[in-house]
Amino acid sequence: MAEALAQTQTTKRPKNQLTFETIGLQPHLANAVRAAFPKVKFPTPTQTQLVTAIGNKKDVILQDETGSGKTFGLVLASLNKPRLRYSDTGVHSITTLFLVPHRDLALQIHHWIQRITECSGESPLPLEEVAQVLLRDGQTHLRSGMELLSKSPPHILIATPSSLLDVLQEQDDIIDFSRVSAVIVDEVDYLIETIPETTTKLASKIQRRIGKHPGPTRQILDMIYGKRKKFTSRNREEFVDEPYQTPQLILSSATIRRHLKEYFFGESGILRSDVAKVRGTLLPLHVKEMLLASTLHANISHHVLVVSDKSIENIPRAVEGREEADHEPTSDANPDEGPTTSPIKTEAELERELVFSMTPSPYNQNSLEAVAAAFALYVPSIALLVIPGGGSIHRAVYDLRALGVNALNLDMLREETGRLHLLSSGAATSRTNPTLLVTSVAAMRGLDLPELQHLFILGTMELEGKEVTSRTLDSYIHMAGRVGRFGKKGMVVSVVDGARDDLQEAKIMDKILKRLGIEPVKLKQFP
Ligand SMILES: Nc1ncnc2c1ncn2[C@@H]1O[C@H](COP(=O)(O)OP(=O)(O)OP(=O)(O)O)[C@@H](O)[C@H]1O
Repeated sequence: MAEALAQTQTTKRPKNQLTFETIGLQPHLANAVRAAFPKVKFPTPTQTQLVTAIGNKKDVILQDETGSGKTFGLVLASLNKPRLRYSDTGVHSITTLFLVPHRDLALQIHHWIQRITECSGESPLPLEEVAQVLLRDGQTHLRSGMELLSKSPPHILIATPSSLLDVLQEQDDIIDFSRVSAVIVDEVDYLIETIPETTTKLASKIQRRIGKHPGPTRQILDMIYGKRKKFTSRNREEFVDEPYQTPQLILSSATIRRHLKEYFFGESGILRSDVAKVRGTLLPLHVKEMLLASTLHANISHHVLVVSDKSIENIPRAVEGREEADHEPTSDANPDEGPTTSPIKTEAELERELVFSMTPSPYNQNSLEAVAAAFALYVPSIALLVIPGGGSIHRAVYDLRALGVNALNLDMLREETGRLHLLSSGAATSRTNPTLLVTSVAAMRGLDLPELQHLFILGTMELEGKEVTSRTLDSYIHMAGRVGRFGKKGMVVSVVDGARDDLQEAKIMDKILKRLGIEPVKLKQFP
């Protein structure tokens, strides 16, 4: 797929290469995409299949490796849909509802649409008519968000499931779902809780939890598609074939497991068997774990540092090999420079820092020191650190800055800590004072940082007890998938606590890599 992406970026049109126009994008949209994203010249094979399948109005399951252009393809296919309006009033209705797991991915998609809109001819539509974002944001989404949505329903509404649920609970008819053309659920395996293949005890515990408290995405899909399962196979055919009666459902992720498909086809009755399956060149839809490793790019090297009070060492199983990412030492780097001054701090931030200065950190300081050391040795400009679920990102940033690392909380709302790094291709990074962006497992899903080559993972992530479940494996795949995109080299360094027997982090990490068929490589700078 990396080659496929690389090929789509060459200026000359390769023989038999399809164009955005030939796969069905409206010419003005294809032109706007090329103008907004000069590197995007031709559709990838997955995007070719996807745009066609969405044009056929069938439900779609989209599965391809991380960084293969799935989300981008979904944006193009959504913009390509005819804008719907009510025939009686002439008022526009929402054409596509785009559900994503977190705020930063919603903002990234919105920004892509903004760039395409701005390049759409001489008098582009106002952005709010093309796309709006609904985020849980104090009361704002219930006031101004709802007002804008009612006044001017956008072509594409991007929302996190919980923000949409809030709004629907406030006004249940704010969106007429019988008029919506498509519902996209991006990172669907993250948004829909399912029961992983695990011990019966754990499975029934999860089953009970889901039964009692279905997550927001399940609730929304039930609201929109609940009717589908009430119909017999005969009348259901008729029902879903009525145009826009129930929206076309599009599910996307790099990792879609069997139990998720069982939920959609069996338990919920939402999907029909004639769903279009769009998949990358590499993957069959029923993947086994070892095959899942093929969703990880070959140009990524994986490393594990085991930390104790006395040492930072490579995991014993590590083999001699190549450390993949580019990390040539920077001639102008100044190791003594330390963190740059943060952007001007708000009162709340200052107060938080005061609290931190007076309270013990929940983080293992040896692990953070190991991250700081590997960061200083290997990272020329920018890296991402993922903190296990539930940990405070602010506190990790505070601790790392105290260790002299230029750490910042990844935040798409703020130019200097998110937007520039996420959306630029190198312009924002400094080689004199490298930046470590810090985020959580939940907030990194689907994010695209074009220049990122170095990823750190602190600990062993969301674990259900001490078991390595399919969810844990998928988490690792998605995290590692932030690097090695576009055929670039990538390096993933997991830092685990080797001192606490109760945690057994090194063993768990070893299990994860074994089940994914990954051989950890020694970091040469460590014993
Ligand atoms: N046809 C194309 N040609 C060149 N670059 C592309 C093309 N399509 C998408 N890209 C670029 O590829 C990058 C990854 O895209 P995107 O985030 O959509 O991938 P993804 O498959 O959704 O990844 P993930 O599984 O991690 O969410 C983006 O920076 C996007 O601009």
